[in-house]
Amino acid sequence: MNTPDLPFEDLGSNSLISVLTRDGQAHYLSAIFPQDQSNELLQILIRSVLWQPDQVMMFGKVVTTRRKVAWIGDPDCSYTYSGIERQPQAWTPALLLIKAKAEALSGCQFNSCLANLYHSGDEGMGWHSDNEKELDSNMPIASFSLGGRRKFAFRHREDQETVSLFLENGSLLIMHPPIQEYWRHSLLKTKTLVAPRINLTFRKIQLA
Ligand SMILES: O=C(O)CCC(=O)C(=O)O
Ligand SMILES: [Fe+2]
Repeated sequence: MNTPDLPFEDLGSNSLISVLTRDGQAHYLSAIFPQDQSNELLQILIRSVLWQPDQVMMFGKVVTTRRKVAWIGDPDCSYTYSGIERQPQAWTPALLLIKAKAEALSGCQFNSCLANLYHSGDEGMGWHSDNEKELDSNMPIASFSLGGRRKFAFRHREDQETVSLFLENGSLLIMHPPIQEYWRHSLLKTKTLVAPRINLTFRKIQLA
């Protein structure tokens, strides 16, 4: 089995779960902050991030999502997707606190973050890989979740094997290369009543 190095920071009582057994690895860490701190971070981010609808291509048409997004990063980290170049919002103290924790737990430095706000269970994210050309493909992506617990799944590109897990309030999922080459992932919609959720995916953009 492909077992990347353990995170650098002492995990204390926090267990690390390896999600996959081949073609890249994802490590799941529950509650990297105490629950009351995670709840507070959720409220701060809902208020302080400039949330905007996303635009995705569906059947050749540009569709505006109800899910809201924000692109955050160092000033030189512009990012193009769906044909639109986006300038990053600046880091805030709350975002820097979470980034520092994700860096300590993954042993990697990130310069940008894609944030998603899912208001309810009928908002999700379809199957995709985080393999945009700007991303440094040798670096992991660290995905931090706040708020309602949601089901997340990986599906192998070749044989469609599917592995799913719940991402809980305050958890961190670290996706290690070459996972994006072999697996797609998705945030599944649910008919169960769930609280709003924020997800932050910390990334390393390759600067020209
Ligand atoms: O909300 C999630 O957990 C997934 C987000 C995601 O896959 C992404 O932003 O690329
Ligand atoms: Fe993703």
